[in-house]
Amino acid sequence: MELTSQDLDYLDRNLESASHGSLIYPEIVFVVVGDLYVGKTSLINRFCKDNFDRDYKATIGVDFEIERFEISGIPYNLQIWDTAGQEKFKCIASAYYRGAEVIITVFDLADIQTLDHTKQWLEDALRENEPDSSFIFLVGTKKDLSDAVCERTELDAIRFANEMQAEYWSVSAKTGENVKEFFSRVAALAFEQSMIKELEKTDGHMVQIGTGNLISKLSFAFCVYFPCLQSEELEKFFKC
Ligand SMILES: Nc1nc2c(ncn2[C@@H]2O[C@H](COP(=O)(O)OP(=O)(O)OP(=O)(O)O)[C@@H](O)[C@H]2O)c(=O)[nH]1
Repeated sequence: MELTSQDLDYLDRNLESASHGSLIYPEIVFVVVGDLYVGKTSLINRFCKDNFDRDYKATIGVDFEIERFEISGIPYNLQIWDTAGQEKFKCIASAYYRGAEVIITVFDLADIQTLDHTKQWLEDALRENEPDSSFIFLVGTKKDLSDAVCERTELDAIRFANEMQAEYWSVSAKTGENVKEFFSRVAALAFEQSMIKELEKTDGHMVQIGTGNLISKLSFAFCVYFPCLQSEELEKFFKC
């Protein structure tokens, strides 16, 4: 397959902006929803700042964090929207649900009522997005408080996650247990998805770009980080 002039333009533009350090990083948008006090802000703070605050400060409306990550030299931004759980902020927060590639629905393992409310939170977030356009996660927080009640709640949570077609995780922002692992999993899935979308947009031409360095790095990243990627998708990369 020959390089088209469009491919070359695309490459020139990217390389030029990269060499000037002005590359606009692709972004993956996460939205975190759930009742007040379940630990949404604490979860994000543990991941982004590696800290934990015992004192509760309610989120006012929405907050956001940008976390940059790189896979084999390809920079990405995770844009994490932390929404308020308080009812009075719901209409402000819901304005930020649109375009979420990842919806993280959070509940407190020590408070079963917060699990009951997750379906409503998810429904509200999904209403603002195209069907099947977002990855859904159900996250039980405060795992460090684990006792018999939490364990029963967890069994219900696994059932809920199946019904919601969500992936279930339990974490502790206090101890950090599972927090990095959780966000790495979310980022990997979302990154993989965005790469597939890019490929569809460029009709696979990206694989032909330049000397092939980009794609060899990319395919390496895919193999190392995304073992869940289907072989047909990997084949698209190697077709040339
Ligand atoms: N023991 C324990 N406490 C936690 C954990 N995560 C959060 N908390 C505490 O739970 C309280 C509420 O946490 P936040 O992160 O502010 O809750 P939120 O869901 O962001 O609340 P809103 O902003 O009102 O929606 C705080 O006092 C935290 O210290 C955890 O993993 N373990």
